[in-house]
Amino acid sequence: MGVMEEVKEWEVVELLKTTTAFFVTKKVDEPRISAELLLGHVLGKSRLELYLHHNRPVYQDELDRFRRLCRQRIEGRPVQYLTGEQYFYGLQFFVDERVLIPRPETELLVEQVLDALGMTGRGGSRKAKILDIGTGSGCIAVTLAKLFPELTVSAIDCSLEALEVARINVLKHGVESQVSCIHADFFDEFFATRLPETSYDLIVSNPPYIPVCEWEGLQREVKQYEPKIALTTPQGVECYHAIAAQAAKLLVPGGRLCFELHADAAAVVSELLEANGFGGITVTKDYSGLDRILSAISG
Ligand SMILES: C[S@@+](CC[C@H](N)C(=O)[O-])C[C@H]1O[C@@H](n2cnc3c(N)ncnc32)[C@H](O)[C@@H]1O
Repeated sequence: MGVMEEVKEWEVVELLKTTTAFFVTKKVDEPRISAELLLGHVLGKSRLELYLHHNRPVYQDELDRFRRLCRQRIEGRPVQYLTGEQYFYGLQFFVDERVLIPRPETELLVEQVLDALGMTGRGGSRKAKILDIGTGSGCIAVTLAKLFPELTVSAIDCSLEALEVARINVLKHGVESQVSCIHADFFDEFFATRLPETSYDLIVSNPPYIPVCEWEGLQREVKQYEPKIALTTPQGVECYHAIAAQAAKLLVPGGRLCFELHADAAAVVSELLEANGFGGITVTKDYSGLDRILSAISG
């Protein structure tokens, strides 16, 4: 009689436990959450549902798909690119390697915008025209439009690939009547002519701000997988210079400019904004106590 190879039958929780332990040995960041998100993606379940169905068997085809994803995770591919999703301000966004993965700090930028427009708390609704410079996945533009149906947002990016993802998110959240995705480069002297509006009430931007000298020190998964154009410039401040000059021409008097900042850039950016006629500058710290969000008022 031939020897039959015994195939192990996995259940959800023991597979998560074993995978987490394996990820730890492979130095995967956030090993438990990675295992949960990947298995949840394969089984079509949320993290909570995985635990509610902790002894559900994992069938061979599911196991094969899960293992393929785990191998890519071990190579450093961010879990969000493997599952194709990231939550931002409570909304689910589609992401892939064409765009930066939205970060939690950027939610503070959205809060700053809401605050600037007097929309914190319930029931805010004001007609305002917003320009989102460097929209990437569209996370800021779509969130603002979704929160406030009277806002219109011009979402611009110089990356055609990023704009394809932004458009997917605009459609996913049904805000196509409010958000226009536009291909434009803020270093271009004709930038303003590419926009659908001649003036804006508020400009928001999370531009690339990591100086190249810090590139080597970034996490491997950021350097290898996220778009370099979304992250870095030679000195880290070039985009602030260009956007401040464009914003000074595009904002209505008393309009607001809200930036996400490199933690060391608050003083330099404040100075250059003052030089471009902005006032009322405030800097807000992030969850780690670092300077992160800057708001200024046009003169
Ligand atoms: C840090 S990412 C921000 C993406 C998204 N707004 C977010 O917060 O997750 C910066 C974005 O700016 C875009 N960008 C870089 N240089 C640009 C330029 N010169 N003109 C327009 N967009 C630019 C990049 O393609 C990228 O999508």
